Amino acid sequence: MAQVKICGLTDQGTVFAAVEAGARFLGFNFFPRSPRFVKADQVAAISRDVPPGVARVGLFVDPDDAMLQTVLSVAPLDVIQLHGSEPPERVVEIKKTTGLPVMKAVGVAAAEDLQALWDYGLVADMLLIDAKAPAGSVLPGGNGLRFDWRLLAGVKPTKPWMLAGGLTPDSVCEAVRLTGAKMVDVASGVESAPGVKDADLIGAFVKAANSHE
Ligand SMILES: O=C(O)c1ccccc1NCC(=O)[C@H](O)[C@H](O)COP(=O)(O)O
Repeated sequence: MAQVKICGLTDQGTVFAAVEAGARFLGFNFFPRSPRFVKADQVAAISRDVPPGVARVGLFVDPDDAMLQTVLSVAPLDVIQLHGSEPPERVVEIKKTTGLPVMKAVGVAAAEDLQALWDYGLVADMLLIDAKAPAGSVLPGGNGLRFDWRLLAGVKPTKPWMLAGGLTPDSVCEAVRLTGAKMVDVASGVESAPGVKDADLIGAFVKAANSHE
């Protein structure tokens, strides 16, 4: 059984669908070039009735302090997800200035990318192990690409971690089995079109993630 984060929610209906299905993390994307971008005031409106125990995660790509303050003054967030090229020192700064736990995304394509898990494990509260975006991609995440899960064999990050990258209702059970992930994250795998979440796919994803012992 793995806890689920549904990333890139933009409307009340799919926020409810995710909560109803049993998702434990709701991701709101503040990267303006994403098809999943959502404004802070919209997040405030759609996440108002989120029950206790469900964490609201704000996704940022190399945010400056002004952007973080602007969003946080409007949207109630519980966790900051950093999905850019923020170095460890910036992770420390953002934890301090926001007072919120930080989840740092680490892109993996090859074994050498795993070193970053130890570097960020020293400073971040959580890690998101995602497929590395191909060079030149507009989006550093949310591309529906998976990496070779066998790279994680025997790897035990020092902080709680989520698996992400190309997960779908059909593949998540196998991903959990192979990697031992206790948490999983999905964006495009529960969409009917880029940026358009599908309540049935969300339900199927959470059910599949929970079906592994
Ligand atoms: O989803 C986006 O549009 C996005 C844009 C910029 C940075 C990160 C982004 N997504 C990050 C996530 O947390 C995704 O859930 C993760 O990369 C997995 O995405 P997918 O392969 O589509 O499930």
